[in-house]
Amino acid sequence: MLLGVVFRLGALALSLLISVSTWSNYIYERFSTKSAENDLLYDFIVVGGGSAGSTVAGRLAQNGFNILLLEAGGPPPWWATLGTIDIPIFGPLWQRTHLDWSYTTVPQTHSCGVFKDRASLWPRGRVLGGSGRLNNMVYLRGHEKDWEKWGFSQSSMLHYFKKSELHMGCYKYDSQHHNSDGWLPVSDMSMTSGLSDAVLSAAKELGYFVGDLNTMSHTGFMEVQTTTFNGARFSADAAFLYSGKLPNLHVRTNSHVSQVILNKNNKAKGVEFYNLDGQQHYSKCRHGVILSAGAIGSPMILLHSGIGPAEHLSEIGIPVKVPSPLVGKNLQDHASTGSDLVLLNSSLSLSLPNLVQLSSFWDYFFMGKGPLAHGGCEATGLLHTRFANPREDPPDIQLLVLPAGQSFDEGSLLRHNMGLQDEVWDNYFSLKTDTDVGVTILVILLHPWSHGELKLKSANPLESPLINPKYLTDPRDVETLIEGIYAVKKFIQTKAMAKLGARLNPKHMPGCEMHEFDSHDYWVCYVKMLTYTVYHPAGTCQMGPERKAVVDRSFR
Ligand SMILES: Cc1cc2nc3c(=O)[nH]c(=O)nc-3n(C[C@H](O)[C@H](O)[C@H](O)COP(=O)(O)OP(=O)(O)OC[C@H]3O[C@@H](n4cnc5c(N)ncnc54)[C@H](O)[C@@H]3O)c2cc1C
Repeated sequence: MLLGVVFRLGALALSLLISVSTWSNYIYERFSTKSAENDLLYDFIVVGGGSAGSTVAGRLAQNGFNILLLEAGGPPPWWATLGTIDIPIFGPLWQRTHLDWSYTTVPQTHSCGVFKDRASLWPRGRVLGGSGRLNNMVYLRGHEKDWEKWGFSQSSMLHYFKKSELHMGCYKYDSQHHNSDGWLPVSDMSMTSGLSDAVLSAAKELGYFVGDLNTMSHTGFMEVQTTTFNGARFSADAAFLYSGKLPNLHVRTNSHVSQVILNKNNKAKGVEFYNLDGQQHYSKCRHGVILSAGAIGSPMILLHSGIGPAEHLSEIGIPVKVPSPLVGKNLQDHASTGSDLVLLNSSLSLSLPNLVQLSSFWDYFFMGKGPLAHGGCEATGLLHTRFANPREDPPDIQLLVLPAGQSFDEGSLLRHNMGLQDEVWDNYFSLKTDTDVGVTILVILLHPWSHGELKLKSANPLESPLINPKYLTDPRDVETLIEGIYAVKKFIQTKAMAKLGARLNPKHMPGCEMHEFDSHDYWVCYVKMLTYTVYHPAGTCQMGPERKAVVDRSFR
C-alpha cells in the first residue's frame, strides 16, 4: 500500500514536470522567431518524426537531399536531458500525457469486455521519436515467411536490418545476421528478474529452439534484445537524426500537418500545417511528400487531403480529389490476452520495492543497469499453433514474458493506462496474497483475421478519428488465442517453472463466472473479456499491386 502511494506521488511529481515542460515548450514555440519555410523549396517533406520518419529523413539527408521533417509533437522535453524520458521502466508514465495522442477505440462488440465502455486505449507517441519514445523497445525482426508473403526476400530485408544495427549484445560476432557499425544500438537486457531463465529452460524442456530469433528464420524462444544503449532507451530520432551532422535536414516540431497539397495533375507539391498557435503554414517540395505519421496519422492526412473512399469523404464534406477506397481500411492490430494469468510463489528481483530503492537509481545513472533499465519484457517466443503450417506460414502466435502484470504497481497507474473497469480490478487483479506474484506470459495474435477501419469524425484535421479495430470479430482469432493459452499451460507444467511455484491464476475472470474454469467455453469468454492491444496498429494505407491499394510496392 505504502509503495503504491510512493509510486503515485512519484507519478504526480512527473506529471507536474510534464505540464511545466508543455508550457515552456509552448512559450518557446510561440515567441521564438522561425525561418519562413513558406519561401523554401525542399527535395522531400517527411511528415511525422517517429520510428519510420526519423529513419527515412535521416537516411535521405545523409544521401544529400534537402529535407524538411515536420512533427506534430514537440522535441523531447527539457527534462529529458536529465535522462528521465529514456529510463526504460518509466515508459508507461508518459502515456496519457502530452507526449501521447491518447486515442480510444470505439466500443468493441466481440472483445475488450473488462475495459471501460468496452474500448481499448491506444497510446501513440506525440513527440520527436514518436511511439519509439513510449514503447517497450523489444527488437524483433519480422519472420522470413512474413517478408516472403509481402514479396520481399529475407536476404534483402536482412541487408537493411543489418545496415541500421549497432549490435552490442551477445550476437555481435555473428556477422551473418548482425552488424556493429550502424546507428541504432541493440543490446541484451542488462537485468532480468529470473523469470526469463525459467521460461527459457522450460522452452528447452518442451523441445523448442532457444537462441537468436533475429536471424529471421527461426521459431522458438529468446531473451529479448532491446533498442537501448547503456541501459537507456534509444529511439529512432536519437539514432538517425542526431547521429551525423546533417545541415540539409530541417526538423520542425509542433507542426501538425493537415493535408497534402496536390497540383492540377494530382501530384504532391507540398503540405499545409498548423503550429501550436493555430497559424496555418505551407511548405513546398520538389520530389514528393513522404507520409510517416503512423497507422493513425497517415490515413488521416490522406483523407483530409481528399484522398480516400469517395462516399466517406462526401459524408463529412471533404471534396474528393483522388478516390482511393482502401484508405483507412484493413486496420490490423496484434490483439493479446493473458495478463496475470500465471501466479508464482517465489518473489522475483523486479518488484515495486526494488524499483523505488535509492540503489536502483544509483545502478541506473552510474552503471546503466538495474531495475530502472528493465523495459518490461524479458523473453519472447514465436510459435505455430495447429492453425498454421510451419512449412508455409509465418508463426501465428507470439508469447511475451513479463515478470509483472496489471497488479505490479498495486493499481496506481497500469490499470488506468488500460482503462480497466474498477470492479474488475477489485475482483480479479487486486486480490493477491503476500506470497503470490502475478506474472504474464502474454499471448499475442500475430495474423488477425479480423480487420477494422479508421474513419474521420469531421472535416476538422485536429479532431481524433473513429478507430474500430473490430478485435475478434472473426472467431478464428479467438481459437488461435486459446491455442496460445494452451501453450502457456504447457509451460507452467514444466520442471523449470515448477521451481518457481508456477500455476494458473485460479480466479474466474469477471463476466465468465457461468463457465466451468479452464473449459473451452471459459477461455472463449476470457479472451473476449481480457483483450489487450499490444500497440501495433498497421495496414491503414494498404500496399499492393491492385489498383485499389493505397500505395504500390514502392510505397508511392
Ligand atoms: C506502448 C507501446 C509499446 C510498444 N512496444 C514495442 C516494442 O517493444 N517493440 C516494437 O517493435 N514495437 C513496439 N511498439 C510499436 C512501435 O513503437 C511502433 O510500431 C512504431 O513506433 C511505429 O512507427 P511509426 O513511425 O509508424 O509511427 P510513430 O512512431 O507513432 O510515429 C508517427 C509520428 O508522426 C507524428 N504525427 C502524427 N500525425 C501527424 C501529423 N498530422 N502531422 C505531423 N506529425 C504527425 C506523431 O506525433 C509521431 O511522432 C510499441 C508501441 C507502443 C505505443
